[in-house]
Amino acid sequence: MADGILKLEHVCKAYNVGLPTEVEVLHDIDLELDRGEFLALIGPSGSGKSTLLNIIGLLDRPTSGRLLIKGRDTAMLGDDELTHLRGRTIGFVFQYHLLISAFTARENVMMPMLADRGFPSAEIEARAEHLLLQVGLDKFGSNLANNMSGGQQQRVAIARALAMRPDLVLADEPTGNLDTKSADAVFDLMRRVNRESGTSFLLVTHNMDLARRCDRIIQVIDGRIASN
Ligand SMILES: Nc1ncnc2c1ncn2[C@@H]1O[C@H](COP(=O)(O)OP(=O)(O)OP(=O)(O)O)[C@@H](O)[C@H]1O
Repeated sequence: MADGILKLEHVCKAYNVGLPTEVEVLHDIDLELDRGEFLALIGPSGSGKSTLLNIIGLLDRPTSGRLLIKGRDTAMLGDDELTHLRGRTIGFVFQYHLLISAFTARENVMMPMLADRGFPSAEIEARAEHLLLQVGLDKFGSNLANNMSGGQQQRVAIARALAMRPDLVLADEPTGNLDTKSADAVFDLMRRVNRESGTSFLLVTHNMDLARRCDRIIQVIDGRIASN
């Protein structure tokens, strides 16, 4: 596992929903992701994909089992250390882009760098411009996010996700809200970034055409990995 970004061992997740016993929604998940891999995560609604993504994204902790990021057991880390590791290792793209609508594209891309005290402030704007160029939006840096198309906004969200040079991008239905042509273009962009920079991607999608274009497909059914 020399090149492993991510390793889950026997991960379970239970929610306390006010019942006498907790409800387990993820059961005994084993999963590994290598550097540079582009993985599709598919499965019916309610099967546990978002729960799994939240755990991998260090937004939630497993109830039991181990999660290793670049060989480090995350159970040993406190909340501040997890936040730091998340900021430096993982980028997020969601179905609803969650850009700040009143900010320009450039400002949105700058946000993660401004939020990280360790990032050299003199480099922030130039890096934002470089990222906008990478996603084909170099002419749109001064546009308000609000005034951009859904596909353009997702490109901005991808540029923002790449700002801190993450090892892994977690993309939860990033094309779910787009027409076929824009969805293809956003997928192609992620694929290109993956190939050019070696960033690993984990893509949650209901779109089987896109899933088939990934390196590997993992199916989650009823909180278990059905095929690997
Ligand atoms: N915070 C929570 N508290 C209690 N139960 C939850 C919570 N979050 C999710 N669940 C339950 O866990 C199960 C898995 O949900 P999850 O959102 O991970 O599925 P999903 O595969 O991402 O679904 P979708 O494709 O519809 O987004 C569902 O039964 C859901 O109701």
